[in-house]
Amino acid sequence: MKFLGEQRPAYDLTYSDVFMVPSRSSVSSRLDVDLTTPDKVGTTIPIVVANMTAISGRRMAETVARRGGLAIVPQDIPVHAVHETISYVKSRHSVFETPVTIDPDAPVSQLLALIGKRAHRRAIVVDAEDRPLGVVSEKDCLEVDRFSTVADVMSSDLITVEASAELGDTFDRMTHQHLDLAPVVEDGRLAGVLTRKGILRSAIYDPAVDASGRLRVGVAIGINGDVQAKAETMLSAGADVLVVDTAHGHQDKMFDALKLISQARDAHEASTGVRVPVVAGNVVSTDGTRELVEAGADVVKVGVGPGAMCTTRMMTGVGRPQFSAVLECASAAADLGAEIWADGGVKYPRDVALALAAGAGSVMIGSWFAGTWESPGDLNRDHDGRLFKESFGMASARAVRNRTAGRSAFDRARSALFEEGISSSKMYLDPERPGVEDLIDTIVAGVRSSFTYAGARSIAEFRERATVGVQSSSGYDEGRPRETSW
Ligand SMILES: NC(=O)C1=CN([C@@H]2O[C@H](COP(=O)(O)OP(=O)(O)OC[C@H]3O[C@@H](n4cnc5c(N)ncnc54)[C@H](OP(=O)(O)O)[C@@H]3O)[C@@H](O)[C@H]2O)C=CC1
Ligand SMILES: Nc1nc2c(ncn2[C@@H]2O[C@H](COP(=O)(O)O)[C@@H](O)[C@H]2O)c(=O)[nH]1
Ligand SMILES: [K+]
Repeated sequence: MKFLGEQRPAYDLTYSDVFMVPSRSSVSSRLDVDLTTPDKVGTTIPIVVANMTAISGRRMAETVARRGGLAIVPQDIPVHAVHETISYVKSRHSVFETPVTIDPDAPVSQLLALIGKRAHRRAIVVDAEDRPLGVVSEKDCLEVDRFSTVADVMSSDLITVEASAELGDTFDRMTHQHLDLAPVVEDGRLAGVLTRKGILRSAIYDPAVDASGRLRVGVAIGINGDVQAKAETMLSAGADVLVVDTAHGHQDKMFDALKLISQARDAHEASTGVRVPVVAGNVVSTDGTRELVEAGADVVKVGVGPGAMCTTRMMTGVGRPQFSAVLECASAAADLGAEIWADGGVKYPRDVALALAAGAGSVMIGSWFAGTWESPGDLNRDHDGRLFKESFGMASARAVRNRTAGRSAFDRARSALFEEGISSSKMYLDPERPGVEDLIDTIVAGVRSSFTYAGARSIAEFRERATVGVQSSSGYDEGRPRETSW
């Protein structure tokens, strides 16, 4: 990346402070852009879901991996639950979506509680042998009493698709029959669902899969407790990436933890032949990056204070505008043959593109994905009927209370004094893009387009070719669309 007119300012910049200038391009289509990441984590788009309890669970992990990204299971989840999450994600189909299933005798109220779990917003009614009997949507439940059974309201003239059917043919057949969704069957039993949108996405994205073709998922490990045992357990459970995550990644305790976790990674590689990348952070300096790489990190996680749930900068004055932090740390990592992830503060597709221009291998997103069907929280409605989910920071008093649940009341109260995050925020579902895949579509469309403006076909070329200028706040404002007249 170069600065326009070689003018690199003496002060630090964040994503909103900069813009990219187009350059002559030989890339004739946005579809010619390959977003496979250079960080060797096995993703085909540079998007990682942050290890936050309100955001990254098994539905999020499966959905994002199916489109080529990766979710990191938070460190606060009990080990047995992490095991279950990994097994669940690995058991999911890489093309068919997981259906919501329901018994024909179940009350409609039960269905209504389940239907928001999946973006396709339908449940498949199945018998005891998992054979589909009907499909039911929220609309079918309007104006019936909540104790009516699913069998009373379902539509039973069912059109199913064989698991072996070719996707293009299925798409045409569904279009012809005006179907948005079809249950997929194998030997008569439900094997998943296909939607027309999902088929299109399967043509555009390549799932992030391991050597056995199963969807990938990462796991976060803190720096406290028996980190070696935790790393070994997660590796044998099938974690594809280990994230060693703490607020201040440039501290002795991190180096002690990283040493043990890197040893566990190396032993796993020696016995299985598979290197599970270790990601460590967070830092925002050249020294922090270099020392983490030298201590064994394959990828360094960069960002202190840009997160939407984060109060660190206001509490402590510590942090660094994220664009400059990414630029400097990426260059330090590259000198040692390593990669970085840009973590936090991403609100628009442009921010993802700018992080990649500055040298990030992938971009970690938390809060933007909190307001989606796939985040783990319950769906709520505000006074105006708008749907939202509740989110909170991992260093908030709420998260600290959860994380320290096993300790004495005094210890817990003392730890909670050091909160550096918001305990409750409302993250609204965008009515135009309520699912995480809708947001991924938007991000990937924006980023592919950025690449063609720079004349780049890959992340490596984009890093090389991007030209970045510094703008005033009115420069930024000029770029915003106007939804009303002025
Ligand atoms: N990217 C960011 O800007 C930030 C991210 N977070 C996220 O919050 C989550 C929880 O992280 P964390 O608070 O590190 O909790 P952890 O449970 O990982 O504990 C951090 C450990 O480091 C010690 N420590 C020393 N200095 C600090 C410091 N300045 N801030 C925090 N801990 C320190 C703590 O001891 P003691 O408690 O005794 O001081 C504790 O033992 C992580 O997911 C992290 O990514 C949190 C803050 C900033
Ligand atoms: N200082 C804090 N940082 C936090 C907290 N919870 C999460 N985080 C960081 O934010 C990113 C995600 O950023 P977002 O803008 O996409 O939401 C996450 O990966 C952490 O590094 C917190 O409580 N305090
Ligand atoms: K912030």
